[in-house]
Amino acid sequence: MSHLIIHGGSPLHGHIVPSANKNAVLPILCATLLTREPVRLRGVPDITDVRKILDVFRRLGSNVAIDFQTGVLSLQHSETQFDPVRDHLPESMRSSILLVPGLLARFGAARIEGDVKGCTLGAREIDPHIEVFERFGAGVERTGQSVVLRADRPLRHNDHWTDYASVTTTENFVLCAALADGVSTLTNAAGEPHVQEFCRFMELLGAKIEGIGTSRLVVHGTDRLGGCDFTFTEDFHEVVTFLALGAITGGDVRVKNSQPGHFPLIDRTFAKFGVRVTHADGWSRCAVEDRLKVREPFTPSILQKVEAAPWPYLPVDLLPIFVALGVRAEGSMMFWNKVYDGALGWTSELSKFGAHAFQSDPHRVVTFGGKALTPAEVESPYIIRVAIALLMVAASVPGRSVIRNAAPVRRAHPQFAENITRLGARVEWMEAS
Ligand SMILES: CC(=O)N[C@H]1[C@@H](OP(=O)(O)OP(=O)(O)OC[C@H]2O[C@@H](n3ccc(=O)[nH]c3=O)[C@H](O)[C@@H]2O)O[C@H](CO)[C@@H](O)[C@@H]1O
Ligand SMILES: C=C(OP(=O)(O)O)C(=O)O
Repeated sequence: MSHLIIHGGSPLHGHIVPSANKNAVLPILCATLLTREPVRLRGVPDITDVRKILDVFRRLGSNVAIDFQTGVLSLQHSETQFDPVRDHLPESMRSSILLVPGLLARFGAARIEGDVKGCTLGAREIDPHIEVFERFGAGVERTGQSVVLRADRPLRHNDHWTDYASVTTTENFVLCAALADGVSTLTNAAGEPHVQEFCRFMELLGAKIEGIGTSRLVVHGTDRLGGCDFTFTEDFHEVVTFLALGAITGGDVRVKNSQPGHFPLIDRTFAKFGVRVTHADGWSRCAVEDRLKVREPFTPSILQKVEAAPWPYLPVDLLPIFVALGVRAEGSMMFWNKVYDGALGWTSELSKFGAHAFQSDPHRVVTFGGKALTPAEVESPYIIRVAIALLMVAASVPGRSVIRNAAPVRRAHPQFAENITRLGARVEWMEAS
């Protein structure tokens, strides 16, 4: 078990260059299986999920050369072999399911393990994925804890309208459609920044995609995809995390951000807590106006709220970061997770700091912020951004706090403790049995 120990109370100052977004890097790594040509990726983060996928590629015989110091990865899948009985895909990460289209296209078979759920956020069904694979002509068979998929001929183009805008289902649809035998359309497609980045990569490989970032994608299937050289952009989750760490500790952190066009709603969300975010010359910065304080709504007698849902709403993975601001900001704030039914149980841990958060139902929690807090030892669930949110609260409280089971941070944020140490935090990892 890995715990984070933090001596809070120091304002964080300085500037920082975020890493790439895990949720863009992983689908892109999985997409490389679709081509036999060399691919070079730049800005690849040293995170555990990336290492797990690269280990699978090595086991399958792919050519993998990674230098995590420079972030340059050279990959080639020309000698790759896959056996659905022998070869297992990595568990405890959602992105495993994105290896299926490449395996189907290259080897006519794929296999999904029982646990492709990733963070414990509530129900994370695979039904929409299975439906996509079947619509492209794959046969699906459940065997014990695994699902084996087979496709004896090239995938069949189709038009599909999903129940809801799912990130990885959209990516799986594009992966299947790229090598299918005609034009495929997806309605109710997801358009998160990482989905857009993934689609741009697919275009570089030679896929033809219309409607990137919108709710309707049209993909023109092609016979073969080529190689490319691709550089990742900054992770908006990290941009928000570092800005929020600056704000909650009363410091001043500047974060490189070349995509401020994705931020208007994020900026307005910060403003609800009295935090002003500005963007200039490729950098973002936040300043607390007077003090952290919930902005009262114009309409009398209603709660101020933060709603998270599929893009272009505020992304659900950012909600815990704002909950942390909520317990520090004077006033009451309602947080509404419209996606997951099990993502808010952790908020009861906040009471260990002396904070007051009330979960009114599986999707909503209200913070009554601005109370005097004390350091605490808290337990993180297996949810990356919750470990970070607990750390944020701890960073704002003078004294020694412990975030137990913080290892999920390593799934998405390389060098996290080192990065915030450079900003002035006193933080370290502690390994325990
Ligand atoms: C590897 C990766 O990219 N993971 C991200 C991806 O997971 P993932 O692609 O698994 O998330 P989905 O978009 O499929 O949504 C997850 C679950 O939420 C529920 N649901 C979702 C949307 C909706 O309108 N209605 C609904 O009920 C479903 O139970 C679904 O299974 O997107 C999630 C939602 O942004 C993020 O939390 C994850 O970090
Ligand atoms: C929930 C997340 O990841 P995963 O879908 O891989 O669990 C996340 O990145 O916050």
